[in-house]
Amino acid sequence: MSAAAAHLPHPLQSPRHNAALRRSMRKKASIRRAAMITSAVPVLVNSCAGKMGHAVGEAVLESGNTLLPYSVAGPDVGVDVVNCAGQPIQLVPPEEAVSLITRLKEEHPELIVVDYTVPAIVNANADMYCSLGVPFVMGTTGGDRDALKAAVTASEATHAVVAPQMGKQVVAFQAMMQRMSEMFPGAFNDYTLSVVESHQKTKVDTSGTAKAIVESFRALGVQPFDDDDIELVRNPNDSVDRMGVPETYLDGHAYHTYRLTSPDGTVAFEFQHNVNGRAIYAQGTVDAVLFLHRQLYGKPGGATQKLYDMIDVLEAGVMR
Ligand SMILES: NC(=O)C1=CN([C@@H]2O[C@H](COP(=O)(O)OP(=O)(O)OC[C@H]3O[C@@H](n4cnc5c(N)ncnc54)[C@H](O)[C@@H]3O)[C@@H](O)[C@H]2O)C=CC1
Ligand SMILES: O=C(O)C1=N[C@H](C(=O)O)C[C@H](O)C1
Repeated sequence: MSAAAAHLPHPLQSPRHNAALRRSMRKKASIRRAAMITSAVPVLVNSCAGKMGHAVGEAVLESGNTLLPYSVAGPDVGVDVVNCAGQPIQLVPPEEAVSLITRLKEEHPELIVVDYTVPAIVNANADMYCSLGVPFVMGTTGGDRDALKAAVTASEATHAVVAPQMGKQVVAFQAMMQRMSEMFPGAFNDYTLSVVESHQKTKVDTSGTAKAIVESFRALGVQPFDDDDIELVRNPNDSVDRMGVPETYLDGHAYHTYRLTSPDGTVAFEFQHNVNGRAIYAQGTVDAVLFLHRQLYGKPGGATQKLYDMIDVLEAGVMR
């Protein structure tokens, strides 16, 4: 070795080597993270006995993730087991929910719960998930939405995606109206708003999606409009004759029309989103589950927010 070479840093200590070493370590860590987040996510769906819960259970299985063979179901369900795409799901009464979730969380530390139950218990269920420290995706509508979001934000131990609408394209429309109201507040000053929504006759509450979108119209300056002003269609004949719902989708549809009219009646805008079936919500719910799992376990330091909505999921670019 020459005298000059003797003064050069050993290759293993050179700045270039150290940078390469850091790059390689980052790559390995990223591969480890990717391996972790591409492995099947364990999902408990409450309630697989219901229409949405059942559709989500099937979508979880179809996506290659793990649908746990249990589901909390209400007192209205007359059976002990339901079948989701060939997988039997044991139904558990609400009074056993805490012990079931506690056990499943011990067995599956990366457990994510999905909730599609009924508006009457949406707050109680959210409080339960928060107190058990289990991350959840809340698709159930209704209840006290401010209290629900506050519970998640204040929770020490958990994170959640909460949204009344999981369908990608409808979420994009919702985001667009929200952006429009932020960019052009008052653009529809004094316009009159009317909203009509049609759903299957078993839906007990007003569309949570319509309520969320009406918030943007209020910010755009329309004349006073309460959530109670949203017109509900639940009669199948009206759904077909007035709203144009195909008869085959009477048991599962969500048709929304928002009409804005200028004070002098010379200008009108109409927006519609009409969904048949439940596929886009079920698929969006799986996207939300994977998003939440990635926030929690796929990033160094974990999730940066307690509470997410579907616009966060859409903005992350992870909706299929
Ligand atoms: N976020 C979204 O994209 C969507 C939200 N939804 C919402 O999902 C909710 C469920 O809708 P569907 O499935 O159509 O209703 P559904 O009536 O078919 O199902 C509700 C289920 O909740 C269960 N339940 C009742 N009390 C319970 C309790 N104490 N614990 C556990 N489960 C209980 C019932 O047994 C039933 O199986 C509604 O709030 C609806 O608005 C529906 C579609 C899309
Ligand atoms: O109950 C339903 O069916 C739906 N509920 C959600 C809502 O209330 O906004 C979403 C969609 O309208 C279907």
